[in-house]
Amino acid sequence: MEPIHACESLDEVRANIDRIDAQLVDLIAERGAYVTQAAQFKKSADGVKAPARVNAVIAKVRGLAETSHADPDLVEAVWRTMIEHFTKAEMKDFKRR
Ligand SMILES: O=C(O)C(=O)C[C@]1(C(=O)O)C=C[C@@H](O)C=C1
Repeated sequence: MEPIHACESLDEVRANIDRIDAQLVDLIAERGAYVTQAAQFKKSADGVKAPARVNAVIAKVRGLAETSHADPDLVEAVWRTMIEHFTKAEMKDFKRR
């Protein structure tokens, strides 16, 4: 994590929030592009859902959140939303094959 800069105005706070939001959106797009590739290697609907992998990812990001002093419950909720969305997209691709 970047060192947190003490801002001198609300505009400066919001400029930092906007910068971070842009990075997050970019990273979500990058993650999504790799998830799209994952679908190509899967051979069944159960493989697409990969519940053991989902549990492992959630455990991993909760641990990362604790290390970074982020709220693990918030991080888990964000990842579950993201993974649910990506799983649905993968399933659509899988069924089209
Ligand atoms: O790791 C995989 O197998 C993926 O397809 C990626 C991913 C994820 O977004 O992390 C997406 C769908 C699966 O439910 C499990 C995990």
